[in-house]
Amino acid sequence: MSSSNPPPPQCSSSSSPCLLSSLPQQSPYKFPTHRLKKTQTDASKTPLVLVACGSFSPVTYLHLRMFEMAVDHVRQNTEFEVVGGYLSPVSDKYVKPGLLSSDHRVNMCNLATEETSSWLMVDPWEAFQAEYQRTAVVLDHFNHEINEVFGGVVTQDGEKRTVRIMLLAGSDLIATMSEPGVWAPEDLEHILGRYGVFIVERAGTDVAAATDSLARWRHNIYLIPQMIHNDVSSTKVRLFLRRGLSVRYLMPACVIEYIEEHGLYLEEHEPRGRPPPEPTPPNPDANLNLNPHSTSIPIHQQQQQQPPTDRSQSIPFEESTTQS
Ligand SMILES: Nc1ncnc2c1ncn2[C@@H]1O[C@H](COP(=O)(O)OP(=O)(O)OP(=O)(O)O)[C@@H](O)[C@H]1O
Ligand SMILES: NC(=O)c1ccc[n+]([C@@H]2O[C@H](COP(=O)(O)O)[C@@H](O)[C@H]2O)c1
Repeated sequence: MSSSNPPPPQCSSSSSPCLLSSLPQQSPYKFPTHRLKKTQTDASKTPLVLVACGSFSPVTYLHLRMFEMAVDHVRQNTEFEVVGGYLSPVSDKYVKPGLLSSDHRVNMCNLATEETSSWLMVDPWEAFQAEYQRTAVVLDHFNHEINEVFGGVVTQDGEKRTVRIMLLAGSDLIATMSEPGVWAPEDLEHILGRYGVFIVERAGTDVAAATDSLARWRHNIYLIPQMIHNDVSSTKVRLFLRRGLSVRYLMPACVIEYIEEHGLYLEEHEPRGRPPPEPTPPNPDANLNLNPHSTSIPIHQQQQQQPPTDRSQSIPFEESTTQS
């Protein structure tokens, strides 16, 4: 593994101390487990770790909110118990406009999680790989670290349990799973068949359309409605920063201070590295319409299957709050 030495996170705020001393060290690499629950609270449930893969350039409150939405959804609608949550920033080899160096992205994610959360962690493994790592490989890495190295979790009676690893993603990312050439068919089988995904609804993406071609993995797909619609994105934050506009309350203050201190995002960045996945042959099933209104797609969220055209009306607040 290639692991560069990131500059230590800097945060000069006197009003909001940034817990710099408690930030996990990034080099040499050690899988972070300091907030991973070792003992399950409810033995009748399946222990679950949520993993969000992304650019996080920069990390915003919406990235962090995804996890909170997921935990609520898991508690109210599933038989899982969340025992940990990880952000996994993509490596510098991923070609995407505005992708800042992994050093800075990992530092910002660490500041955000350590400052604002009691359970989220940042795993820098993917970020510091010399080559781009596909999401299927990243999930395997988490499974290895949590179940083989860490040893899974135990119940209060001392019984050892294997932790289920699942991807946490916005519906825009899941929509790309139906685009030819973006995801290898065997990777989709691995990610959705073996692991599974929690999908957070995102404005601008038709969730039903995004999951149509994924119906065969419906038992492993959970849809999470956004009850308070909020479309903060890293792209918009970068645009605001370039224009000298305030980004306060869109992301943790500590991350804003880090950006200001390092003079980040003042210019538009060209994509770095090379394209992420090698183009793969289109998934032969990707464009099959497997009955868009099937009752078989996520049993857990069937009422979210047919969003009206107007996204702001797609999940009436009252209906959403009574979903469980
Ligand atoms: N507002 C949001 N609602 C739901 N999901 C989101 C939101 N913002 C980000 N995500 C999800 O977070 C994950 C990481 O996303 P990423 O780092 O690419 O952020 P982004 O804001 O989409 O970035 P960019 O604007 O640079 O494309 C993805 O699964 C993405 O779908
Ligand atoms: N084939 C793949 O494994 C594949 C394809 C597209 C995106 N991704 C991942 O999705 C995440 C978010 O990507 P975007 O920022 O491009 O939406 C990244 O972590 C990226 O690695 C993986």
